[in-house]
Amino acid sequence: MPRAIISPSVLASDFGILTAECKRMIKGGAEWLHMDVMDGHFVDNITMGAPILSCVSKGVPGIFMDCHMMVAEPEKWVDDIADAGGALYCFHLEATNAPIPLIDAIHNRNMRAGVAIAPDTPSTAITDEIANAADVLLVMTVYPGRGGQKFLERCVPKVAELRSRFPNKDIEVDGGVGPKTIDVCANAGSNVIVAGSAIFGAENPEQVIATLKSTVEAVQARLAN
Ligand SMILES: O=C(CO)[C@H](O)[C@H](O)COP(=O)(O)O
Ligand SMILES: [Fe+2]
Repeated sequence: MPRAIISPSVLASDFGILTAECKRMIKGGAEWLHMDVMDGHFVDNITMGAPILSCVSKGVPGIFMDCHMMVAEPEKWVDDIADAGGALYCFHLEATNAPIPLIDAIHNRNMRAGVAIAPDTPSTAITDEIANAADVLLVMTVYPGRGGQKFLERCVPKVAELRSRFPNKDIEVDGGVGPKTIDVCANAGSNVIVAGSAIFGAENPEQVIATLKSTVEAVQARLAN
């Protein structure tokens, strides 16, 4: 199984000091930073776009920006996010009729391609062809649009189904994930863990990052034996 990666969602950070918040997370053990891009169309909220991501990538050298694109026209932003320094461009399957050409366009701009599914989209919507073309599969465990929501455990079987079909793929969970909900996610086979409020809201974010990572690693070690 691919290794455990923790990706704190900056949605729960202080946007006024965003680069400092990213540096604090990297110092605390985060490998990726999860950047929630919302356009007010795909979801009824607006967060940040390429101009802000560009400042972050300049201000935080070496950062891996895991861009979760909650946008209605994901084809439209590939160049801007690539120019801004995005490392992973994760679009919603619900937002496009042509996922394979979109994955190709993302790869042509030297970014990794991710495919996200919202709670009401079955995992089987991610066909073998789509999953094999993509680098990351993202299963949302809340409805996209806001941070701080309650974890939807009914989404977890989708992680297990995807893991059984794709043993070597990065499978990311996002929404309401923290020390209380990591066990089910890890046992189902997710290895990329997004957490916003659970990390930024903690007195000791470093400890939460370590707990999330060690939980995934313990499950992986058990499965390997
Ligand atoms: O995509 C998202 C919301 O649409 C966020 O990444 C997600 O909600 C993370 O925040 P939290 O851990 O607080 O739920
Ligand atoms: Fe997200």
